[in-house]
Amino acid sequence: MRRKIVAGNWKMNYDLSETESFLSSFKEQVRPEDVEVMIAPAFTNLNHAFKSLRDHDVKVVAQNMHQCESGAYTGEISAKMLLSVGVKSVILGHSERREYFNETNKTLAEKVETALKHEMAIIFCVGEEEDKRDNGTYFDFVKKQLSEGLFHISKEDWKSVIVAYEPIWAIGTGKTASPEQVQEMHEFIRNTIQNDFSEGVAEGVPILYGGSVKPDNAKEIFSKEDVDGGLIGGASLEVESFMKIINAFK
Ligand SMILES: O=C[C@H](O)COP(=O)(O)O
Repeated sequence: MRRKIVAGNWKMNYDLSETESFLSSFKEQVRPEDVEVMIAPAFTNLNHAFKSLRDHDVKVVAQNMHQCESGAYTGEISAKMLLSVGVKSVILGHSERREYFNETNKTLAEKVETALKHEMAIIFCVGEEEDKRDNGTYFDFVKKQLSEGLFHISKEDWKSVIVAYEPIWAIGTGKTASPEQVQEMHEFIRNTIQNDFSEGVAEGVPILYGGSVKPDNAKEIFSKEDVDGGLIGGASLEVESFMKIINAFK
C-alpha cells in the first residue's frame, strides 16, 4: 500500500509567535498513524517547528531552496542550511514560485538534482493554468513539467519523491477540481511515470492533490484510487480545519 500524506503549505503566513501558538495546540491533537503529516512553515520558523515537532512524528518541510551549494545569491537558502536546522524535505516547483519568481523547468531540474544529492525528500509540484484546462492541453502541459523538471532522476531516486498535482485555477480560489478531474490527472501522472520508468516505480509514488482542499471535500478527493493525500494551503492555517483534513483518511 502506498504512503498516505497530508502536508500543510503555510506559504508567507505566520510569524514566530503565530507558529508557536498553532503548534502548541496542534501537537495536542495530531496523532499520525495511518497518515504521514507534514508542515511547511516560513524559513524563519523552520528550526522552531523542527524542535517543537520532532517527538510528534510530524515532518517539517521547506517551501523552496536554491539549487547552488553556496555563494553570492542574496536572499537565498541552500540545502546545507536547511539540513543544519533539521529540515530534510523541500517543496519544489510550486506554481507560485514558477509564476512570481520565474522558476523554470530547467531551474527546477537543477533544484531536484541538488536536493537528491543531499538526500532530501522532494514534494514536486505540477499543474496547469485555467486556459490549458479550457483548451484541452493540460495533459501535455503537465507531462512537459514532469519530463523537463523531474524525469532526469534515476529509478532509485523516486523513493525520495512525492508528486503534487495543483491545478493553478483551483489554488486559493475556492474552485476545487472535481474528484473525477483529480483522479483523471493523477492516473495520467502515474501512467506517465510508468512509461518512462517502471510499473513498480509508478505504483510506489505518492501523488497528492492541492487546490482548495477543505474539510468538506477532502474525504471524497482522498477516496480516489490514485490520490494519496493532499498539499493544503489555506485550510492548513487553522488547527481545526487541518485536523479535519488529516482525519479525512480515517
Ligand atoms: O500548496 C498548496 C496549494 O497551493 C493549495 O492552496 P489552497 O489550499 O489554499 O488552495
